[in-house]
Amino acid sequence: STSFDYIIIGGGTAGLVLANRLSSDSNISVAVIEAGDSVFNNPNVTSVTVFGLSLGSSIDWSYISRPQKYTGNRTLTYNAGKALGGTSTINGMTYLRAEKVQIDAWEKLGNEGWNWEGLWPYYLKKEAFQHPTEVQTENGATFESEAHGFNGAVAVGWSKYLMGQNMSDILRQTSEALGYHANSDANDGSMSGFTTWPLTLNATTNIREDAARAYYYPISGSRPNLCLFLNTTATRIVWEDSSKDSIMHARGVEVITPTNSTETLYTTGEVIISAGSIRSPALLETSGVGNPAVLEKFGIDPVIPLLGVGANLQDQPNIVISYSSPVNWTGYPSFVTYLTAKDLFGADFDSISRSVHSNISRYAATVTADLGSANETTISNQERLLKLQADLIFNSNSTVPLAELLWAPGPFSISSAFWNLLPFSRGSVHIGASDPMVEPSIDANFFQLPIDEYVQAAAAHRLRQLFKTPPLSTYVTSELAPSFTIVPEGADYGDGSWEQWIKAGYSTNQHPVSTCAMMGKELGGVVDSEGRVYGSGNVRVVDASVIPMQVSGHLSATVYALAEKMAERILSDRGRGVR
Ligand SMILES: Cc1cc2nc3c(=O)[nH]c(=O)nc-3n(C[C@H](O)[C@H](O)[C@H](O)COP(=O)(O)OP(=O)(O)OC[C@H]3O[C@@H](n4cnc5c(N)ncnc54)[C@H](O)[C@@H]3O)c2cc1C
Repeated sequence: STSFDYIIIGGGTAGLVLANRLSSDSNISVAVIEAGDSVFNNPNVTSVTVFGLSLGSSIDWSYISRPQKYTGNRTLTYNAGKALGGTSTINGMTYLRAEKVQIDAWEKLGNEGWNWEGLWPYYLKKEAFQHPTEVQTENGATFESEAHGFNGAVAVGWSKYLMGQNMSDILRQTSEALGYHANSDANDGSMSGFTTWPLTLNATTNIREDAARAYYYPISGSRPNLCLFLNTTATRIVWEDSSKDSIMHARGVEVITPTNSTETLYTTGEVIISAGSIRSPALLETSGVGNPAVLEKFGIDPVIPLLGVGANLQDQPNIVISYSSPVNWTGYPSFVTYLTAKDLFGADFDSISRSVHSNISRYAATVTADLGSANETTISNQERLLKLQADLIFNSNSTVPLAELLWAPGPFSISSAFWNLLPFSRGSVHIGASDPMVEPSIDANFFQLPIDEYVQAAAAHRLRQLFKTPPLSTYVTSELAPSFTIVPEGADYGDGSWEQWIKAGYSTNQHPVSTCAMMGKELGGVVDSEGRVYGSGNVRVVDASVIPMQVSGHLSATVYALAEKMAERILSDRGRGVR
């Protein structure tokens, strides 16, 4: 059959959750369209020894961004999984959710029921937590049972190779010496401090847990109502000819098959786009949903004018500080120190906070101007969004982590990758051509606003303090990057040499969100709180692109939970006959 109740575009992290849950009812037919192949036996995917084996390979879309105008027109590589399982097949497996108030903020953007309490059952539902072994506990693995689910689909645990050599104690004691407390479980909605995080892996088989292993392979072959189209690329939604009530309905999805022919899969129910933060907005645009100013540039007739499509991109800049060490550190490090704005700015917190709040209108004006097309957003909408973010981070009781220091000891060196978790800069993802096979144009506008530089520099400054503090200081010899020649010893966050070094060397942290934001349409939202595209009757988006504001965790845990919650919603709509 080429007609289905649900067509899911993208068999990735979110898409496979939906595929599994929707097809659990044998009366519901589900098609999954995935551009990539199965990678069940790909050793670069299954291996849990080191991060990054698949990056740049054939299962990575490896997009190149637009030149970043605030950082010398550098272009950046955006990795994204092109495989059954999507980006969960290539990611770093870090399993860290979000700070409670960040999810609560989603509700303030017009999403009833989207708060920490509402998402919590789904964080637990999807998880199959595995207790650490004695050795892993000795090496620093800690957790709180109440924060975990034990019967879900996604295996979560610690690596068999979790770094020992007392590294967890060294980093914990050093963090504590500077006032950053030990956090026994950062997955309970309270993330700040030092912790040893678990990974999405099967600790028994020692294999990466990706979305396909968790949600697809266990049911493949046993559900004739679930049809998977691999190596098949969706190019556009096919719409019903006319609409009585100005609400557009999808009739199907046009695809390019593995033999390069163009065909259409039809639906009697819904189309769900789960193509990720970079491809989902592009798919809407090639289907005529988006800002008319963008669509018309490429000769696409607007079917649903929707100004927010692709317009609210938020991502994080990542760079590494490195020290030489006399020790050959071995194993998989999974240690992190999360710092709040107060941790970062110390005595300057009050003045920075005042400055951010008094500059919100200026930030909004810059963001709006950079988004280019006058109609894409309005200054007052941006002000409201940026103010909400500022209130979360820069209030004197805030526990929201603003910077992540991810420790990476290795052979004769100790490094830390670090990033501003919540930049105020905003960018976009739009189509770069009318041809859906041409890669989208990604522009995160990194360091659009000076506050983002200060946060990144303050994290660097705090890291240097940590490297100077015992016991960590006794295990390092000299600074390799950036080095005191490039950034003088003692330079504080306002020192221009930090800015120069950071802007010349940062990369994306690969956490793009919000390009099809779930929020009020008047704020620039693309989908409502049920994932439905505004102006459409039967098209939803469910993936990282709907996350309306960046979170301090890594994304996959939240994407899985979000997809679980949406799946339940979709099934309940079906039960009530809602189309
Ligand atoms: C290098 C890297 C490291 C990361 N590390 C971590 C980490 O350690 N921990 C963590 O929690 N998160 C991490 N993340 C982020 C996290 O993995 C992603 O945010 C999350 O997996 C995204 O899920 P998604 O469902 O939105 O998209 P995806 O999982 O990317 O799924 C989208 C799917 O759609 C398919 N697709 C796209 N376009 C089409 C089309 N037109 N037709 C058909 N199919 C299409 C893609 O091939 C893909 O399979 C990392 C991300 C990257 C890139």
